[in-house]
Amino acid sequence: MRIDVITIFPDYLNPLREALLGKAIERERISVGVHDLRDWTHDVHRAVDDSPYGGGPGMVMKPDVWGEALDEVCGVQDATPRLVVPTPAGRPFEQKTAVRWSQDPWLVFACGRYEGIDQRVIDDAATRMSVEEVSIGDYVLVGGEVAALTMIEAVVRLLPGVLGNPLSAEQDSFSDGLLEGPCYTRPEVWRDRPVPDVLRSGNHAAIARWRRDQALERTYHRRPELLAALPEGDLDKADRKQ
Ligand SMILES: OB(O)c1ccc2cc[nH]c2c1
Repeated sequence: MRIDVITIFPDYLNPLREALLGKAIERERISVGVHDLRDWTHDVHRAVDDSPYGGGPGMVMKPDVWGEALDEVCGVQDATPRLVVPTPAGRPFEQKTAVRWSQDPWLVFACGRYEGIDQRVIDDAATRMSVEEVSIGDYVLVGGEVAALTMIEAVVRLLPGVLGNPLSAEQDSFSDGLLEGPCYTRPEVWRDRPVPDVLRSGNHAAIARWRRDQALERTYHRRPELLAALPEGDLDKADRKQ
């Protein structure tokens, strides 16, 4: 997978070179390009924003600068990326989004700042490629970079050979529509708190049942809407006793 990020703060994307993501680059599971939007400015001030039409607070990112940047970054012959535009006004980014995007050969992230990017940039790009305006949650950051890092990590960890144990991704929270239950490791007792007996029983069926029950209970208490959204038949009789 190829990933490009366009931003006015390239150093914000340095975490892409660290840890799991850095290893994915070293192992050539992904290739990453980070581009400074100001490289496509032509004025002495390298301006990327201007006042909003219609008035209002803040500034809007200029379409001419973004247009040239996207033309160059996305304009590779015989290939078309999915353009991702982080925005609080976007569709929710979910695990299923990460799964879907993990099948893509090329993602480009357009990281806005200020009040956002002139809408005409998105509308113009959508005539040439798939464009998704996406939110990582119902809160507002200062720019799209942290959202892009979040989404990139959620996608890249799903790629073959990135996680040490592929089962980790398959048993994630949300992978079966439920939140993951609690996890434990040594010591067996810590500050007078023992590990649940079932987890030390060696009875794999009982352990699987316990884990499923814990996931159902946690989901019921923390995210009941996820239970309601489960496909018909996903809950078996044993689940319904919860
Ligand atoms: O909260 B967010 O995901 C987000 C994304 C992009 C921009 C651009 C300016 N503020 C932003 C916030």
